[in-house]
Amino acid sequence: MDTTDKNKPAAPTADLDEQALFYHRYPRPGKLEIQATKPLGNQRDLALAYSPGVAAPCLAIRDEPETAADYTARGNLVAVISNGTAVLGLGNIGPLASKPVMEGKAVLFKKFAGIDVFDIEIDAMTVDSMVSTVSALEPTFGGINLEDIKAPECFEVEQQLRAKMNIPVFHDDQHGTAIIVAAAILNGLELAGKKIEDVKIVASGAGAAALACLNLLVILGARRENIWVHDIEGLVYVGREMLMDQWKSVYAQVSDKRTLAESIEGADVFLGLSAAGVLKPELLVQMAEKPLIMALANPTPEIMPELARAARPDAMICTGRSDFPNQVNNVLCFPYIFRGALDCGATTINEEMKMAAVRAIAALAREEVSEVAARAYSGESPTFGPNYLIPSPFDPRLILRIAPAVAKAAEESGVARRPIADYDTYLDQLNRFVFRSGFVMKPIFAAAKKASDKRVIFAEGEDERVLRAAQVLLEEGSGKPILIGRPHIIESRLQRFGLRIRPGVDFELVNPEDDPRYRDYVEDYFALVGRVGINPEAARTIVRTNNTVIGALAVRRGDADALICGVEGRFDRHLRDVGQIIGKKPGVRAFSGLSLLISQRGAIFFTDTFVTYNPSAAEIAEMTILAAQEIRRFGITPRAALVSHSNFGSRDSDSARKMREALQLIRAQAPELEVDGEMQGGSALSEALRKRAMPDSTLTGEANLLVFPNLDAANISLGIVRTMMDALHVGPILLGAALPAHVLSTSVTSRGVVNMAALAVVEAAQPD
Ligand SMILES: NC(=O)C1=CN([C@@H]2O[C@H](COP(=O)(O)OP(=O)(O)OC[C@H]3O[C@@H](n4cnc5c(N)ncnc54)[C@H](OP(=O)(O)O)[C@@H]3O)[C@@H](O)[C@H]2O)C=CC1
Ligand SMILES: CC(=O)C(=O)O
Ligand SMILES: [Mg+2]
Repeated sequence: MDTTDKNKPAAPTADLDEQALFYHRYPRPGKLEIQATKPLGNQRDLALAYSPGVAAPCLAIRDEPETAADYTARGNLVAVISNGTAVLGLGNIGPLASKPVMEGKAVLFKKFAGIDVFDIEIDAMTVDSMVSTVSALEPTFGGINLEDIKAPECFEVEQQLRAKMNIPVFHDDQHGTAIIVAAAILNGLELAGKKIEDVKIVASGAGAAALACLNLLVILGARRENIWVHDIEGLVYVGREMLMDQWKSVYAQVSDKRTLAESIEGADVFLGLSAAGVLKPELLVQMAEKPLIMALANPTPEIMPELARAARPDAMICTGRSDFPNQVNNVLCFPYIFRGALDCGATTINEEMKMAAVRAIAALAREEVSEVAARAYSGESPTFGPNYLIPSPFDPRLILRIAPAVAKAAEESGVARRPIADYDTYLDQLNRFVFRSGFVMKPIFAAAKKASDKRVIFAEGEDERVLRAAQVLLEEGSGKPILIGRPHIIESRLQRFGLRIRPGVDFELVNPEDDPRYRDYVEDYFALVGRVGINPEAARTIVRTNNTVIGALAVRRGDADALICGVEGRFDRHLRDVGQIIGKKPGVRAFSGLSLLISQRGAIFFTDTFVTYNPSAAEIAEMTILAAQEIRRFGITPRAALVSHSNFGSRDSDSARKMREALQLIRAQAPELEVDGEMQGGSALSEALRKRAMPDSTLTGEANLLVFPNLDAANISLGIVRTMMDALHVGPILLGAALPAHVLSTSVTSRGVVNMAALAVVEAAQPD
């Protein structure tokens, strides 16, 4: 049933609480739904999915329980379970009120690591009732993530479940938090030039999160005598009787101090996992030099960053929130720890796996920031330092580093039932999850690596996306970038974005204001355009100021092997320059643009999406054949549909006739190509629909190349499908140029630039 609210009011604009209520309520209540992964379209499907077919996997699992991972979703299914007794910092608000948080954790598991989750809120308040309820769920799940259960009960619950259950049981507030806190503290102390063995740590909170963090810090070298723990009663000290338990007492100090105000003097680290506003600014002056302030209570920290900064300008400050730098939150960890654990069939999440995660996160913060992470920081590119102790939760490299490290640690410590057979393949899979372009682009990158001496010249060498792409190309060995741009701008931007590559050392730089080849380039340019209205003086100015002209001349003269331009400026102007200087392949009538869309549903190519407004039948035939040649570079056999409003002669309009004529030309010129038309979009993608209209169609299966009758149809379809399918666009791939050259669109991402540069390298190495 569609529960979408049809009377949706306008979204509130100012107040965060109001916006959050609106977000949760519209367009339908909550944040989750369940989707079937198999078709259930006919009687046969019904017989397979349900009775009688379903008996077969049931009996297979009865005979061999391990096969549940093969026949059900269990291997990728985690339960997020809470009884609502310590929900964020909101306290004991009960299981029903905890549901939005648990749904939220489920969304994070799915989005960040592709893990399916049932959120389960249980009305079970004692240790025994929790343990018996949760342990009874073992047949359903591949792992259990306990959430927001208060201390000290959470310790008992987790301990007993770990002993009883044969799947990973992980209390996120304890261990997820401890892992990310440990990584941030290791990095913060390194920046402060301090050793963990020597530092004084003052903790506010003696609950699930705080005690687990302290336990892990002790394993990493912190000394118990240097740790001062406080809860609602004040300092945890030897002899205290109120609100004590065996887990807290481990940190009891022999002292007559009683409050945070008394014990904070000389502290190097404040670890807040308690409640809002507990740390008063005036206390900060007593802390040691370069203190690390971790105010991690959610949603409101122990001290707001601006107050802490005003009191201690030398402090490094972390919170659990996404609206400040240094978000220390277990979301950086739990999706990926479970990803690694599930993928190797781990029976538990042990200390070795947690340590592997700590090391992976800490090391990642010292690498350059990826483009996606930079976007998560509002467009800035922080480098490892006081405001960037740990990566952003949106950094796509988290899964690539943490999951394999955890799986390896599981294998080495003997708890992996299905060790990863090949880590390169595993990384490829994770990469595919992160960059959906990974799979389709794989043959291109493999071929580009074999042609790493090919030089790609980038017209917009000063652009951040190009600089990042150049670094990736060099790191992956997928080609040699040449950047056109002003040296001082490029140098300062490389530094600002924390990129390692250096001009002159790692890549060639062409300074348009001062290049020794300038005269030769002007001469060549004038020879090409002197008779199309450009006089010698204009030619001189253009060769100084138009980087696409410089890049295209470089390719023409053999100073570079391929050109990438169009990241900035108008498509048609870049194309004009490419046309005038590089020109078309002999025999080609017109340039055309091919676009690859990659979505969860697969890959599909569209042409002509960018160049010719109303191509003739001959031009359509030509672009289809050129597109098919290009598609073969991806290791894909092209299956082309000439699409139209008309289905196999059902209309007799000009454009339908044009597509029919194009089909005859293609059949004559490229008889090996699988193609048919003219047909409607539905027939192109559904063999069943097509066969109904044309039983002996020469196209089989689903078309992977859609050829459109004009630019309007192609470009509009591209935009709609791309947006509706949340698809990744690779392209436009310029077809018909005499030498490799591509004019990108201004919305391209840095990953998109990398994709197109790799393709250009392959075209340079294997001209057809
Ligand atoms: N950033 C992150 O990733 C995470 C943040 N957190 C945050 O940490 C906090 C605690 O969570 P969790 O450990 O799961 O909850 P618990 O209920 O297990 O522990 C809360 C602890 O805080 C203490 N406390 C409460 N109020 C005060 C106060 N005013 N002064 C001093 N101590 C106080 C409690 O003391 P007593 O027992 O005596 O009442 C208890 O020791 C929450 O705000 C939560 O949002 C938790 C997990 C992850
Ligand atoms: C982040 C989290 O798990 C908490 O605040 O409880
Ligand atoms: Mg929590």
